[in-house]
Amino acid sequence: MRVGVLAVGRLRASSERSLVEDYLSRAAKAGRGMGLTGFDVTEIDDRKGSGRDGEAALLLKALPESAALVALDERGRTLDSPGFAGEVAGLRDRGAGGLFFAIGGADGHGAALLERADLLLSFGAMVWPHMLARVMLTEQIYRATQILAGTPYHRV
Ligand SMILES: C[S@@+](CC[C@H](N)C(=O)[O-])C[C@H]1O[C@@H](n2cnc3c(N)ncnc32)[C@H](O)[C@@H]1O
Repeated sequence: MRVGVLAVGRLRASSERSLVEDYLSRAAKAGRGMGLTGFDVTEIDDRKGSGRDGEAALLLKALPESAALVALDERGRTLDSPGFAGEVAGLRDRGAGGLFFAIGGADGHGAALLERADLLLSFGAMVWPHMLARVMLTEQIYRATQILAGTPYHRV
């Protein structure tokens, strides 16, 4: 099952980008043995500046039709890390056509994206900048691979 991140905005060379690349390459290595592939980021740049509805249309265009979609939104559901890993494994085991995570822009997600989403996932009630949300998400994806592999990375 392909795992991917769809994100509004470009992350220029920065410490955040290095962290995202590092977590995704470590997740890709771990994912090989457990039926998880991809671990890539597709960046969406709404050049027409049509706001969150325009961004939602571009995010949905990049989403494979049969893939499960998790939209990151502070108003969503909170999960602990083993619970998150369980969701990933459950989708893989049910043969989902991919698992994609969508990170919105400055105004959050448009209605069409929220309606298509299978899950709204929150990292707490506080709002984080999109680049930190990207770092936190990719760390949790990497952590999920470690929980599923039974390594000591996730200690609790
Ligand atoms: C700067 S935030 C935009 C917040 C926007 N005001 C809203 O109402 O959604 C950019 C993106 O980062 C992600 N994000 C920020 N804080 C988050 C949180 N606590 N939980 C989950 N995702 C978050 C979301 O995908 C959000 O669309």
